[in-house]
Amino acid sequence: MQRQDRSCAYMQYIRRRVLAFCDSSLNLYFSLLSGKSSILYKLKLDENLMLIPTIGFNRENIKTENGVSLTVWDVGGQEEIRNLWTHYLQNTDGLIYVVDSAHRQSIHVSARELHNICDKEEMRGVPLLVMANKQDLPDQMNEAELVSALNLGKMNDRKWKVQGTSVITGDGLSEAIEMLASLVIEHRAGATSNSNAERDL
Ligand SMILES: Nc1nc2c(ncn2[C@@H]2O[C@H](COP(=O)(O)OP(=O)(O)OP(=O)(O)O)[C@@H](O)[C@H]2O)c(=O)[nH]1
Ligand SMILES: [Mg+2]
Repeated sequence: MQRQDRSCAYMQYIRRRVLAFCDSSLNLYFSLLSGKSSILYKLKLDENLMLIPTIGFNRENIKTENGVSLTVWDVGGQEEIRNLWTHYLQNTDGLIYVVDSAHRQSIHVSARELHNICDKEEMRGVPLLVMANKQDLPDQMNEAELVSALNLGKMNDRKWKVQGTSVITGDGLSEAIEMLASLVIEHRAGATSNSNAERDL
């Protein structure tokens, strides 16, 4: 297959699969709402919506500027429903993990939840994009600080990237989603060439 045909095939493949959108909000009382749904609807509608905390999930199709269609699952982050996250992980092609970069006191919880998700068998090797959201707020953690705080250096079984974002200014959002789409395409390409190599042996 020609390179371009192969890339189109991967895009179609992504269309059929899902991306999970998770975060690590501690719980409602502390208002540790990282902005998952706000990001999803900013990307989908280019609007800053006033949203209530998500009970259950939102599912939307979005198209990147480079024409890749993605189905995004945005799963509520409240503590009581966080154990339902595992039900959304099957068939995930990419994980977007949204953190509230201005909430330093909860970052250790974010790190623990992120590693819990990534340690699941069905998430093995799945590319990860961390959105360091709320970059517009004062005293926010930058990308380098988050790499360290989330212990990403230890995550050597997958490709990952961190991108600063803000729903208020719109900064970083389309870059982040393009980045993830590329990671997913690369991951699928690697998986296919590995299985071809195994077949050749
Ligand atoms: N300053 C600032 N506020 C944001 C940003 N993104 C989201 N918010 C606000 O953060 C709050 C929570 O946003 P949501 O999108 O509902 O958060 P969520 O992660 O979906 O929350 P759950 O559904 O409860 O898990 C809202 O008041 C948003 O307006 C951002 O980039 N900057
Ligand atoms: Mg939500």
